[in-house]
Amino acid sequence: MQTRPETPDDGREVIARAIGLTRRYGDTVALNEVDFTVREGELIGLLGPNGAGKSTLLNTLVGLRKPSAGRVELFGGDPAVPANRLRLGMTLQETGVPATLKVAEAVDLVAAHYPDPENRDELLVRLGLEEFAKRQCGGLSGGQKRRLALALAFVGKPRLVVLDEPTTGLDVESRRLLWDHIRNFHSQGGTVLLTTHYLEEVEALAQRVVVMGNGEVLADDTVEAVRGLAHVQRVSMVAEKLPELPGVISEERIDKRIHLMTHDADQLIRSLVRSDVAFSGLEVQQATLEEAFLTISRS
Ligand SMILES: Nc1ncnc2c1ncn2[C@@H]1O[C@H](COP(=O)(O)OP(=O)(O)OP(=O)(O)O)[C@@H](O)[C@H]1O
Repeated sequence: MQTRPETPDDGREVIARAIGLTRRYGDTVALNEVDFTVREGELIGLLGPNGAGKSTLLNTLVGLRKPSAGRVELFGGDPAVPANRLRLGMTLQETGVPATLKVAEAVDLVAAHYPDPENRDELLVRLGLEEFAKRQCGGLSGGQKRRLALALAFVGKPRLVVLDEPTTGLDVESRRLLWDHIRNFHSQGGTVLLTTHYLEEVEALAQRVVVMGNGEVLADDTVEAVRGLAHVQRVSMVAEKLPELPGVISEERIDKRIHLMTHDADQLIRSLVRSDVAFSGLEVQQATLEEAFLTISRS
């Protein structure tokens, strides 16, 4: 697999960087010697199955977690120092805004920490929250809470926004609204690092995609190249034993069925037929994105 672990040094400022970053939780190695650089103006999508290490990478880059080994830099300094986080906006997977605070108050509270915040009312309009300005945060729906989380990430006019699954659980309309907001921020020079489980989201937004698995960077490439990697098919059949077949990424037996993962089911089936092996009940399915990345991370 092609990996290009570092963005070429094209003179753009390094906004965030992980160097040989390892993070353990007890016996679990969540990140294993990860090298990763974010340069000014990039819009990067982090993809990978559950537990791949995406959130841990984000949380360590922004100073919420400490490295077990290696180091991280944010705006050239230590992210644990609050001054280095002033130009950062972020949403976590869970946003803990006090339930009794009104939406406008929550935005004002966060805005007060920044020297030149966004205009609150304009921001609420852009995120479709204007009609909820006076509503208590605890009374927002799940989707409205995600939009508020985005408003809080952008209110300080950050140079870098770090978004952990910003649109999970949102309906199509809300998702598109958020995409527009992120694109707009990026077109004005903002830098974005986001995690997602949706290839569609990465296709809609990102230029560069970093695929993680088992705490490592598996691929770091263009959206186009990663779309090719994610095109994995499952070919399954009932058979006693199969010969070596070309293009098999992984093989698994569940009861009587053998499941083969491949990037090219047609070629695999032609080879299977030519091999003269006895099989029955042939099925071909497109793997989900999660299955595709799990397969790649295991292979
Ligand atoms: N606070 C913690 N304590 C113990 N283990 C943790 C903790 N946080 C994460 N882990 C473990 O570290 C590994 C990486 O988790 P992480 O949340 O970074 O993955 P992820 O790619 O963001 O997953 P998801 O897509 O499910 O959010 C997992 O094995 C997870 O169980």
